[in-house]
Amino acid sequence: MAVFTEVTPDQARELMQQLGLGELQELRGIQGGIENTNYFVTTEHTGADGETVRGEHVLTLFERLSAEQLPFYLHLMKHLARAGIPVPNPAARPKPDAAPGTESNDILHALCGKPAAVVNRLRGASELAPGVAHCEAVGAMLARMHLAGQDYARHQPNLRGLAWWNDTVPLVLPHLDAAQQSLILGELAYQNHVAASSQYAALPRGPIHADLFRDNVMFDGPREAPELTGFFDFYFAGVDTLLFDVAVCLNDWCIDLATGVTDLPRSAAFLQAYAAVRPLTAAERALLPALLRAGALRFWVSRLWDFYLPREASLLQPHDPTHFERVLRQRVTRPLQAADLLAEPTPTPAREHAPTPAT
Ligand SMILES: Nc1ncnc2c1ncn2[C@@H]1O[C@H](COP(=O)(O)OP(=O)(O)OP(=O)(O)O)[C@@H](O)[C@H]1O
Ligand SMILES: N[C@@H](CCO)C(=O)O
Repeated sequence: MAVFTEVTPDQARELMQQLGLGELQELRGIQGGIENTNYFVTTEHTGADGETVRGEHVLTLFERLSAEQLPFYLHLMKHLARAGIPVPNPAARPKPDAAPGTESNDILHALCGKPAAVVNRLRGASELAPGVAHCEAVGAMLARMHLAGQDYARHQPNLRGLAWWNDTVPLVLPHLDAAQQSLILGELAYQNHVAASSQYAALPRGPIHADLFRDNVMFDGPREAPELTGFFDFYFAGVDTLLFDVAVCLNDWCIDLATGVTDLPRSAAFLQAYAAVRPLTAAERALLPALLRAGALRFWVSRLWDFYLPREASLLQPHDPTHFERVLRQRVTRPLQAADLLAEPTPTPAREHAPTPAT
């Protein structure tokens, strides 16, 4: 259930009108998701030629995030949408005195005393059993998104990064058995060590999604030739290493969910498609195994935290923490190297000599 705050049709109608999105036709609570209140909203307005135009939107009321944190996420989505990346584009409140065609920056609204946003509804559905073609599409689009994010001016760190793991592991530790405690403490120490290295400092950085799981991507079209219609749920985004996003995806899209074991064809498809758009640096190739471990630790810790220390127990349906314990064990005992998935980078070619003329 993901309607924690009830919105009445009158409240939704007024907001849609204020945003210039037309007349409310339908308001329907969305059942998925565990963080925010989400509604599908249908509107109609009259187009330039007098025709009726339907609009499909998603209204989100933020239950956890504050009005201080939200501008980073919402403006990032707008920045990426403007750059042609398929992501939900937040609707802006028109300025009364603005010239036609100009858009205001006013994309964070309020409803029922909560911060709220309205975005376009993406076509299609999530693919929870992805094949090679889905992984390829996600890899290529993730790289495009990383490139498009490079000139995004706002800054907010990944709020579920190393500092948060260091703060949160001691809180969940009493709920773990001895073997789990040893794994989580050992991994935390290892990740602190990695983060202090010069190779880590050399990793390219920028805004990342940081939670791009199977349920945060939409596809349309046939399974064998899927069209990726959007990435969504940017509310864990932050500035961090681009490789962390790659690792989070490999850990979700490219493993066998029952066992946590790497699926090599899907992993190779994902990483090759990514690297074809944005080739990995030497530091990224070297640190892929470490960041795969970091990605697993991040979600093991957050799931433990949601499970044992729920903020509001009635709202949260925590995911199974042991899944990411299994993934972490896999990443530690069977490290996946970039070279397992990518061809070695082509060395700079030696200058070719002109063929010796035949005598
Ligand atoms: N822009 C969108 N277009 C189409 N569907 C969307 C869009 N945004 C959300 N949805 C639908 O709403 C559901 C819940 O959204 P979301 O995953 O963002 O939930 P949440 O509670 O905000 O976050 P979480 O995934 O962390 O629980 C999604 O699974 C998806 O079906
Ligand atoms: N993707 C997260 C949920 C919160 O976004 C998880 O699977 O633990």
